[in-house]
Amino acid sequence: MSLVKLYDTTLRDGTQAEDISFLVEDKLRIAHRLDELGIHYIEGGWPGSNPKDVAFFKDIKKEKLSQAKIAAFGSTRRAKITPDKDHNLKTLVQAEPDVCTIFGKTWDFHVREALRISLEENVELIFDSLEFLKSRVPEVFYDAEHFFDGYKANPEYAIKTLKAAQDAKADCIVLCDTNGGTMPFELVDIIKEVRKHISTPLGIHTHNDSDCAVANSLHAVDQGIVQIQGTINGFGERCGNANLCSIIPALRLKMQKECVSDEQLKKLRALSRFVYELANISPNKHQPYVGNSAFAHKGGVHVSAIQRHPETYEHLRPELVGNMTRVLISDLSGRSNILAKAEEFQINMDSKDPVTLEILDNIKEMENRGYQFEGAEASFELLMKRALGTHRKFFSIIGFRCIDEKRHEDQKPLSEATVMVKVGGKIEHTAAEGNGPVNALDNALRKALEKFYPKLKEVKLLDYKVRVLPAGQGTASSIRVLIESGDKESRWGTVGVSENIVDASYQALIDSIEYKLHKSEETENVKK
Ligand SMILES: CC(=O)SCCNC(=O)CCNC(=O)[C@H](O)C(C)(C)COP(=O)(O)OP(=O)(O)OC[C@H]1O[C@@H](n2cnc3c(N)ncnc32)[C@H](O)[C@@H]1OP(=O)(O)O
Ligand SMILES: CC(=O)C(=O)O
Repeated sequence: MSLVKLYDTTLRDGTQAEDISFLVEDKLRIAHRLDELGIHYIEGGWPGSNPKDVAFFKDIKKEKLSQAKIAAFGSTRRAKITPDKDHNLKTLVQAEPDVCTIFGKTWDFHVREALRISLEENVELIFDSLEFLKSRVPEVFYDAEHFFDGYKANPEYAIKTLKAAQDAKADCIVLCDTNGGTMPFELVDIIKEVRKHISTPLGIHTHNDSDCAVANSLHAVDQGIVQIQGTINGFGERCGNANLCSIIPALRLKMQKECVSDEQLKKLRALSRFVYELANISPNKHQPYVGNSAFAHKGGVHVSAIQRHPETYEHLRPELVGNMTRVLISDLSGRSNILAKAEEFQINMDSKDPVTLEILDNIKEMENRGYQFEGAEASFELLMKRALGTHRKFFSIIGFRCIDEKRHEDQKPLSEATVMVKVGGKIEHTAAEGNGPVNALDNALRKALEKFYPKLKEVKLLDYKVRVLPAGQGTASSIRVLIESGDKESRWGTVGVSENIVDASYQALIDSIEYKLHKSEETENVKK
């Protein structure tokens, strides 16, 4: 197995993405997780850019990493000054990183239009910036910005800039598809040409503007490139960078390249989610390899086949990247989906049992009315329990009322709910306020029930989604409400559908409460 070095730039190029910003503390935590995954180089930021990045390089020195090297990023020196007078180069050295990576211009158009200097001067500043760093930092990489566009416009000049980096003894020359417009077939031909002139080890840094960043990176490896730059979840400027969450498993499992160990690869999904969490962005459920849907099977034909052999509809075993197979329930389900779900919920069910068909018919009819169980597995589990007669009724609702009132144009509306519940022989009548009718109803229901079931205090409403279903007309349309709830141990989704938004919310809230009570009872029974 040949070795490909992984260079992560989530903490630098990743933060150039719209909506993404990390605190120094976040960056340190992410650096530790990247190190645990086996990333070889972690680009921590641009110390010449802002105080936060300066602080990162100061603080990371106090941390103990097991193997990753820390890289600081910057540009070649400004024109008309010597490297030792250049603020950016000086701050790079002062950051005392293991590696410095600087970018320079390859494309004659950029030299003329962005730097506004002569082509010759650009070659000089590439050479002497790298030469300056080489004698002061253990390792120096050169990011040849816009390399592929530059090569297409003026191949001779583009190669000349790389030769300047080679002459200055850069340890790796990284070919960048900065604007992300290069096609895989162009990239392969260009790398073959570069190899005729450059003997320094090559790296690749691609952007995803044509949706080819991962493909381009993998083709580059096929052409003998030894370093891949990318980010976790593909975060990065504009459409993002090459996604390391796709590149790493492809290198390891499909191209037999040495990069991370099998054990480290199993941490991939957890790392992807950790970075989403710190970036405060909802994970992309359809993300290859690590997304919730990456190994989620919906069509009955697929579910039936994967139960016979998972490889029928899975390109690799999800456990290898820390993910898992999921079976979804919908109107595209067959008996296999229901049986797979029953097994997941540890419910005994027989494929020949008429109740299986009854549940299937019930789901299809409910989905036709607007229910959706893919994101509401707790409601589905309760539905199965009801059909099988194992559902326990912990309480009944005698009635509820919600009042929404706005007393003056300038005042916030007031919401209040009253509920009457019956638990055992006892009737409880409570009222509560909320910042809207659903919140008031949730508060009133809990207030009434927590007295009998204190475990409900642990439940938090984590997400609330409303969808107007297309079949209706205007405000008379049906509404689907999906609620995500959670406690210390888990999260669960429930659903309600009605023409009335409060009623739809009420159904989803009741399922959420019932689900929690069932789970608590099951846990208690196991302990006994
Ligand atoms: C391809 C990439 O992703 S490169 C990384 C891009 N990332 C960032 O820009 C984020 C961090 N950047 C910053 O904090 C700021 O832009 C700084 C501190 C680097 C520079 O700020 P300022 O001095 O105010 O310059 P400003 O941002 O307006 O313009 C960029 C300057 O860099 C110069 N520059 C651009 N590329 C290079 C290069 N390879 N070598 C030398 N100078 C360069 C430009 O010519 C321009 O300088 P000028 O206005 O004197 O001609
Ligand atoms: C260096 C870099 O980030 C780029 O060329 O995209």
